[in-house]
Amino acid sequence: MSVVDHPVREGHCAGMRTPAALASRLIVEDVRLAYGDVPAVRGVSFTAEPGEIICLLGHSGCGKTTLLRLIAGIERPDSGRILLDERVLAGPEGFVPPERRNIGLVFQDYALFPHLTNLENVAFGLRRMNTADAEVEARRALARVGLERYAGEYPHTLSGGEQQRVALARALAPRPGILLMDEPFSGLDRRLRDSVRTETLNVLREVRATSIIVTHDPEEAMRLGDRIGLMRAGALVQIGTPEELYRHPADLAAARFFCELNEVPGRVKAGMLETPLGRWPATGLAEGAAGIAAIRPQGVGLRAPGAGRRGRLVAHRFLGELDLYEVAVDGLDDHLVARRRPLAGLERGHEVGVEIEAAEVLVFAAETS
Ligand SMILES: Nc1ncnc2c1ncn2[C@@H]1O[C@H](COP(=O)(O)OP(=O)(O)OP(=O)(O)O)[C@@H](O)[C@H]1O
Repeated sequence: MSVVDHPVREGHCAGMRTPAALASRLIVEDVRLAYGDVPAVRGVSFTAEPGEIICLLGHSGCGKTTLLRLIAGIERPDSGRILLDERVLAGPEGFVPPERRNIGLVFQDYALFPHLTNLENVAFGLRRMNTADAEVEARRALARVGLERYAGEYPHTLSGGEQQRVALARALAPRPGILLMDEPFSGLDRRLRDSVRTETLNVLREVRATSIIVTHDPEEAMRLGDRIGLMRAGALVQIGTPEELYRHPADLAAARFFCELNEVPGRVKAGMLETPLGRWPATGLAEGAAGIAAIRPQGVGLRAPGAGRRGRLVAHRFLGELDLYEVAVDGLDDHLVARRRPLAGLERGHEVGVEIEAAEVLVFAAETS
């Protein structure tokens, strides 16, 4: 779909002082789509509130892009409904084509027209307005992303980050009710990515655009999203604030997404998961069930020998702020990984005491497959 084919909302006026997106509420209700035998999206439901930024996060092939395409109208759902405010975009009642959805799109490769100037690229989405008004509005959109001075230049003369901002200006210029971004920063090198991401977030906050951003990078999702929708195998496994997903992940796989974990097997006895490292509340697990204590590396405390469990340092890697330590612990098959501030005098082969901080332990049922 062309990013630039969006109509300008009724009542839009070039003389308005603060051009901004008209934030809409997006409602996705039990949406399903299969490509032949492949169920790409399997009954996804969520609501994005006006002005909210939701990141769809998941591994490659989990259905993030397909969900975005369904919202954009590039795909039709097999069942379920998609609404923007009270308007049904897709469902048994009918189907609104992409160009009539009042949705802005930003792609990974920006999709700018090379033969048009940056201003013309942004104005292209405003071609239902008269030329003079469209130019005023496009300049305003470029100014919003800090690139007005490059209005007359061509996209190839800009850096990747600047091109991304032109694409953002183009998507926002028609004041879409909702902005969809598919891996918008993945084409940028790491150094540039951080700054472009921050600038983009500032723009989205400023215009208060309801935004759905697809990413496979958990850190990016945590930095950007008011809420994160974690997807797996076409389903929305969990949706919540970054803190909710980090502190209360729905299952072990969700926990693994946000943090490297030490996984220590155990068994439930009297409501506690008993492991060689200690016992922790096993809420929701049946008596006698197999469980996993997922221990975050920053929760593995290294003490003087004699404290806690007996361990021996087998590896140490300097990482700057927090170093990585690998410890062999009596009674455990796998080494424990600890992330701690550098500990003076601690060397490979030394004995240590290992103490686990209860706040950094999550207990899950053992995976059956
Ligand atoms: N046009 C298509 N025809 C057939 N199968 C498709 C098509 N598009 C996607 N799929 C399949 O649907 C599933 C979901 O794909 P989708 O691209 O939505 O995942 P994704 O999470 O966005 O992955 P990525 O991060 O790699 O883009 C995958 O199994 C994929 O192979």
